[in-house]
Amino acid sequence: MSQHRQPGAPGRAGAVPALPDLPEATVARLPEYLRALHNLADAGHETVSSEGLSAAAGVNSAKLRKDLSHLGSYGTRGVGYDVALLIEQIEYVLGLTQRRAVALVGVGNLGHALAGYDGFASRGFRIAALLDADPSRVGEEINGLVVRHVDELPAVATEESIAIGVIATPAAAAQRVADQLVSVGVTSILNFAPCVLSVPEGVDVRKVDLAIELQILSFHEHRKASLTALPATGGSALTALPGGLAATDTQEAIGT
Ligand SMILES: NC(=O)c1ccc[n+]([C@@H]2O[C@H](COP(=O)([O-])OP(=O)(O)OC[C@H]3O[C@@H](n4cnc5c(N)ncnc54)[C@H](O)[C@@H]3O)[C@@H](O)[C@H]2O)c1
Repeated sequence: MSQHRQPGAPGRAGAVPALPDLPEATVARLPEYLRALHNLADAGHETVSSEGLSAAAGVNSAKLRKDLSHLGSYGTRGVGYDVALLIEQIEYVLGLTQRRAVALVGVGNLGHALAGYDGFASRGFRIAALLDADPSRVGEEINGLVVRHVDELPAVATEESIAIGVIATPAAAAQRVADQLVSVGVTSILNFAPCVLSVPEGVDVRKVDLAIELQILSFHEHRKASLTALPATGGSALTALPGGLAATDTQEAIGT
């Protein structure tokens, strides 16, 4: 979830021509299409129908057609989309035609796993720096990169032209790290720490929290169980919810 986005805010001044201001949900689906398209290209497909691509990406085909129409891509009747061309268009819009340098701050359990993951390079990113505050971690080499002290961030940001900062520190340190990243000119942050960051306008923060994803799945498990437990007569059973809430049926109670 993007915590902060300034519509139309420029990134690095004057670097690219104006892009369409796409709906955030469309932007979130473009990487799914891109992954599916790369798989299709690897399997030797030169064209793909909207139905084929929607199945490969796991997205409803009407939504897919609408998303791609924002890019001016409509496919050819009876042929579908040109796979290579669509990859090019999506990569352009996502700004993946240049490999962006990423600084990872916090090289503990999670940081080690991220630093050792080879999948970023093939998706357009280069982990350019690993930083930590713990002197015992400084100097350690992971995947060919030496961990540097977080105080070296200003120098690292200049040397490596850091575009994106990834925070994998404990929550208590995350705001301070975000402030440090912002102070060296980083305007995109991926935050793994379970906390909300406060950042100035023009800085984009995205948060990854697996526990939240699990809690959402837990809700669906809970809901499925509650539906199974409904009496055979259905809908009119009073379902009591904690805190004195009640609804006339479970679907209404959970707002579906
Ligand atoms: N998003 C997710 O799904 C997910 C999953 C697992 C963990 N986490 C979160 O990721 C973070 C890291 O978890 P972990 O298990 O790797 O913790 P960890 O304690 O193993 O590693 C944290 C690292 O951050 C470093 N650090 C602390 N303060 C720092 C600072 N000011 N500047 C730079 N480095 C600093 C520590 O020295 C340590 O190396 C935690 O906030 C945790 O809750 C998120």
